[in-house]
Amino acid sequence: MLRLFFGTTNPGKLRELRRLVAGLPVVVVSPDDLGRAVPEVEEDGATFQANAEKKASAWARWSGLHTLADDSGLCVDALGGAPGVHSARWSDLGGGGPASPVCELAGAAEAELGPVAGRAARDERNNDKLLASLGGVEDARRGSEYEAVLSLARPDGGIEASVTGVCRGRIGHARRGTGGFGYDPLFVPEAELARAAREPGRPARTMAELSAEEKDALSHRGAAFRQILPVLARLAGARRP
Ligand SMILES: O=c1[nH]c(=O)c2ncn([C@@H]3O[C@H](COP(=O)(O)OP(=O)(O)OP(=O)(O)O)[C@@H](O)[C@H]3O)c2[nH]1
Ligand SMILES: [Mg+2]
Repeated sequence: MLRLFFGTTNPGKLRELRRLVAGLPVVVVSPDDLGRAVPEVEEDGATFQANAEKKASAWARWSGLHTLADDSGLCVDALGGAPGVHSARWSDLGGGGPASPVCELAGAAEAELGPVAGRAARDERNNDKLLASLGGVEDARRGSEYEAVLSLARPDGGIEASVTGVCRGRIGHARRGTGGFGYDPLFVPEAELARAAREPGRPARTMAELSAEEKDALSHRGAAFRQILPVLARLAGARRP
């Protein structure tokens, strides 16, 4: 049985990764299970992989366990790939530049609201900014891509593997659905657009309208996980039960 620390401050990611490892001889250990918040890791990498490997390595050394970390985000074609690695705090950023002093205030607001409500409020601000940034842009130019990099680090902090999953889709014009998290109410996966074209009368659904299992089958996180699954199975198989 492999004890796998999943380092994240994002409950939506933790929910999805717990689902994805079910059936593997893996015990997921979360920051709450350790009774300690993960130490803040400055995500200053230019790529999702750089950030995922930095988080995995830092949190593996801190926890003393094999550690999986995820860095992910939304890349919108018409915005030149933004928000990308800035997806989590996009609405706190001034005009796309480095975090402005305003974001400190936003951070303070988040502290006042507490982590869960603070994150939900930030996600809403991110979605407002996404709709405003794409105001007047027609469907044909609302293409986008979710990207997730999962990095697995050994307890000494060395990186065992990093994998990337992507999911193409289109940004909708209004929020729909309550599932998933973050940008999901605005992200319509290409697979849904293709199905709706075959089944007139059943409109394409957003990621937030899909069941958990449907999202896992389509999502960038599910695609990345299916690539790292053999590595986890090998490590788990090599352990005593
Ligand atoms: O609707 C969404 N469905 C998804 O499936 C998804 N995956 C990523 N994202 C967005 O990208 C940010 C990641 O930023 P991120 O990788 O830095 O994570 P985070 O800061 O939330 O937690 P941590 O893992 O770093 O502790 C998140 O906050 C979200 O806004 C998603 N949005
Ligand atoms: Mg983060």
